[in-house]
This record gives sequence, structure tokens and C-alpha cells, in this order.
Amino acid sequence: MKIFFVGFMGCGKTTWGRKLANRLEYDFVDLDKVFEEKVGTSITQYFEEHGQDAFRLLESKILKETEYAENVVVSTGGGLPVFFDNMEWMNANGQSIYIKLTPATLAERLDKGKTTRPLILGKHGEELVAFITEKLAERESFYEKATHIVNGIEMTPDSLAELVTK
Ligand SMILES: Nc1ncnc2c1ncn2[C@@H]1O[C@H](COP(=O)(O)OP(=O)(O)O)[C@@H](O)[C@H]1O
Ligand SMILES: O=C(O)C1=C[C@@H](OP(=O)(O)O)[C@@H](O)[C@H](O)C1
Ligand SMILES: [Mg+2]
Repeated sequence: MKIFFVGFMGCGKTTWGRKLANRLEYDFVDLDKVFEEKVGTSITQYFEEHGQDAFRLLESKILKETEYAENVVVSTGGGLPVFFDNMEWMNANGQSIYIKLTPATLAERLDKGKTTRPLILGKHGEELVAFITEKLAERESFYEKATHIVNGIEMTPDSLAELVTK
């Protein structure tokens, strides 16, 4: 079974992807990391040199062409579900889980973490909350196509495992 985590930057796709993979004894793949290994630079640097359109094209190609193990948990980047037929492709090839959180919680997490995310570089406090609120409103209808929608505060490795294996 392939399980894809989707949702806004900072919702916990990478963190929970790894946890669920450990819990299920599945492989774990973080597509942002695969991207960086493939191009040999950071995503931020790739955005600066090639722009977002080039990033989105290669991101989609990597989603579809990576050779996944039979049983795998995949963490995607926050923008991936919005472009091309990526969301449909994930649902046709496995199950997807949208980790849902409010803009305030996302902003709090993203403000604390070191920023390696080009879209929020230099944004803090109120400006960051406003950016997330607007971007999440644009993106949420794509995230909501996920097979499962979970509350990002309440989930546990066991509750996620039950969701995808029942
Ligand atoms: N309950 C939680 N679950 C996951 N991440 C959390 C939690 N509480 C705080 N955090 C922080 O939020 C951030 C989530 O980042 P990450 O897993 O990289 O998200 P994503 O891959 O969705 O961008 C990390 O900095 C992590 O330390
Ligand atoms: O939301 C986005 O458009 C992006 C999210 C990032 O992944 P995370 O959601 O893991 O931070 C990464 O793919 C890139 O910086 C673009
Ligand atoms: Mg991530």
C-alpha cells in the first residue's frame, strides 16, 4: 500500500510520515528530499535559479516516476496537490491523508522552525499568518480531495495506522 501525506507547509507531513512508516514497518520517502538529491541543491536555491514553474514540473515528474517500495509512506511538498493531476494520481495509486491545521497553528510552527521554505522566506508574525490564511484558502479544495482528513493536533501513530489499514 502507498500512503501519501498532503497539507500545508508545517502541518507535519515529514514528521508524521516518518512516524507512520515506523509504526507500519513501511519504507519512508520524503519527496522534497528526493527532489534536492536529484538536483543537487536546496529547494530554495532551485526556486531562485529556475523559478516556481520549473520546480512544479519536476516535482510532479518525481512524484510519478520515483520507484516506490510496495509498502511505502510518502511525504509530499505543501504545493504538490495543487498542480497538474497530482492529487488524482496519488488517489489512483494509493491512499492520501490531509493533515489539517489552522493558519494560526501553522504560523506558530513555521515561525519557530528554521526557514528552508522559499515561499515564506522573511515572513513572520502577522504577515506570516495573513499569507498562510490566503494561501490555504486557495489550496484547501485540493487538499480536501484526500482519501482521509485528519486533525493535525489529535492524531497518533496508532490512529493513523488504523485509518489506513482498516
Ligand atoms: N505535534 C506535532 N507534529 C508535527 N510537527 C510538530 C508538532 N508540534 C510541533 N511541530 C513542529 O512543526 C514542524 C512540522 O514540520 P514538518 O514535519 O517538516 O512539516 P511539513 O513536512 O508538513 O512541512 C516541525 O518544526 C515540528 O517540530
Ligand atoms: O507549500 C509549498 O508550495 C512548498 C512546500 C515545501 O514542502 P513542505 O510542505 O514539506 O514544507 C516545498 O515543497 C517547497 O518549499 C514548496
Ligand atoms: Mg516536509
